[in-house]
Formats: sequence, structure tokens, C-alpha cells
Amino acid sequence: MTTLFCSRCYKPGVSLMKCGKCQSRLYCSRECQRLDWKRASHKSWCKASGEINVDFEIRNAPGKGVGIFALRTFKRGEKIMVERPILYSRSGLVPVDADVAPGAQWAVDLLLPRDGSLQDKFDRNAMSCAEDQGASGLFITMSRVNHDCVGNTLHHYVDSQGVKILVASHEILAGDEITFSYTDIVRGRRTFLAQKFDFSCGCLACTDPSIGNLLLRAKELDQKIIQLGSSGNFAGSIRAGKSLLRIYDSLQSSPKMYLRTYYDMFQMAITKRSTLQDGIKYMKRAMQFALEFYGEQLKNDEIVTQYAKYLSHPSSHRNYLAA
Ligand SMILES: C[S@@+](CC[C@H](N)C(=O)[O-])C[C@H]1O[C@@H](n2cnc3c(N)ncnc32)[C@H](O)[C@@H]1O
Repeated sequence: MTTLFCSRCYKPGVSLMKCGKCQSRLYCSRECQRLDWKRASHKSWCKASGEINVDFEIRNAPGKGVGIFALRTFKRGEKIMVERPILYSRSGLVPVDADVAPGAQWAVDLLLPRDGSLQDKFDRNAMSCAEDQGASGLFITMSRVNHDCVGNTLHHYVDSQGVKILVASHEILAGDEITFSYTDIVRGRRTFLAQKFDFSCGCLACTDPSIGNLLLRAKELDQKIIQLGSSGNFAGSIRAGKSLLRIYDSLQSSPKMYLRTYYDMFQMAITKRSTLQDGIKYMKRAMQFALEFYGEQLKNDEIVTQYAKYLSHPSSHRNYLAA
């Protein structure tokens, strides 16, 4: 799919105009450009995020259908793409912007399963939005990202802007496939992927036992921090946290993972006067990683909201595999 299309309404075309500022984002009309600038928040992300066919492309990924591949290096923490969903699940499938869905039909037709109904395509491709309410949305470009049990990106939804942001969790080189983990299940994930997504995963974590074992160990340590802390063994809990941080270092994990573990360690350390200072240190580290992950394009209050949401919602941050 090397078709060029309007970044807002997905209408394909050959003579599309470019955003005057970033010279990367394409539009079919001034009206789409105006709406994208305001409503779809390009204003916040212009020059701060990658764009299709400039920074990444959709191309054939052998054995997987198509996938997304980097056209340049992305540093850890860099924003690869920012996208608004076209459909949202809220008592049925509802268009997010009424005028967009018809123009995007050609792109929806290309989604897997190829001959499936809209609902089938939604079920296979939709991604979480507003995780605390369990809602999900269909993203035309981001849904072409294939699974990898470790993955080199993470995604998060910014409620206030109605957009999903894909962030590099590892350094990505030109030519690398861009991936994320479709599940946070560690044990039994291969069965889950086969049943829900109809493929057998051949990634490094599935074929190299040392990486698979590190993921299992990370999950155990993550649980141990809370278990040991709840039984009053705060020193053991902090030790588990430190071991987990070492695993993150070896896997070059995302800032989001560090954020979570430093926050857990903060909670344990402040329960005793003797480790109070350590607790403050852990909290500062957690905030540094939150800033690194959520990025300076979000306003301070938006980062704090995202951060609080992330910490307060268990299922949204238990993605050990995205480490
Ligand atoms: C959300 S779509 C990803 C884009 C898809 N490859 C396409 O061509 O549109 C999910 C589907 O892609 C394929 N897929 C994703 N990751 C894969 C992987 N690691 N190995 C094999 N197939 C994969 C599976 O068919 C899966 O159901």
C-alpha cells in the first residue's frame, strides 16, 4: 500500500498538498488541513512526530501480511506517529468524524481479515482508547503494526486530544520493522495470539529461551514487589524492584516500565522513616521517566493526568512484554 492519501480524511490522491510547516503531512484540501490542525491536534505534533512515507512506510512483511517499517532512525522516546481513530466502539461502531469514514473505506477494505465484515476487521485491528472505560478504536495506519512479544514501541491514547501516539521504546534503525506486543500475557500468550489474531509468533522472545525466561522473571519480580511489601518485607520488596530494573536495563525497556517500577518502589520505601529519602528519590525517577515517555508536546497537566491514569489502572500498565 504505497498509495498517498489525505492525513485527515484518507482520500487517496496524487496531487495532495503538504503542511506548510513540517512539509511532511499530506492533505487533499485546505479544509482537511484546517480541521487536522485543530481537531486532530496536528498543531501539537507538527514536526514532533513522524509521518507516513517520510519517516515510516507500510510494506510487505513476509509471513505477516503488511507491516510498518522505519525509513530513518528513531531514538527511544521519539514519537513515530500520532493518529485519530476513524471508528469508535461505543454501543456499536460509531464514526469518530462523520465525514471521514466514507473516504477511508478503501483503506478499511485492505485491513485483515481481507474478506471479513467491518466488525471482523474491527475485532482484529482495533486498539484501546480511554483504557479506563474499556473503549477501543480503529486506526487506519497504526493497525498495520505487527506483533512482537518484546516490541520496539508502545502506544498510548491522549483523551484530551482524541489521538493515539506510538512511541519508540527502543532505538529503531532505518529498515527495522516497527512492532509492539498485542498482549501483556506472558504464560499462554502464544495460544492467545493464535486464537485471537490467527498467527503463530516467531519473534525472538518465542524462539530464544533466554529472552522468554527474562520476560517470565520480570513478571515474577513485578508481582514480588507488591507481595513482599504487603507482608511487611519492604527490604525484600525493594530488592525485587532493583533486580527488575536490571532486567529492564538488559532489555532496553521503555521508560513506561521504569516509571511503574520506580513508583512501586516509592510506595514501599515511604512506609519506613529510614527509607523515606530513598522513596523520594524513586518518585523523582518515576516522574523523569513519565516526562520521557509522555513527552514535552503534552502540557504539564496532561502528563500528570496520563501518569495518574496509568498508575491507577492495573490493566493499562501491566505490559511486561512491551519491556
Ligand atoms: C492488526 S493486524 C497487523 C497488520 C497486518 N499484518 C496487515 O497485513 O494488515 C494483525 C494481523 O497481522 C498478522 N500478524 C501480526 N503480527 C504478526 C506476527 N508477528 N507474525 C505473523 N503474523 C502477524 C496476523 O494475521 C494478525 O491477525
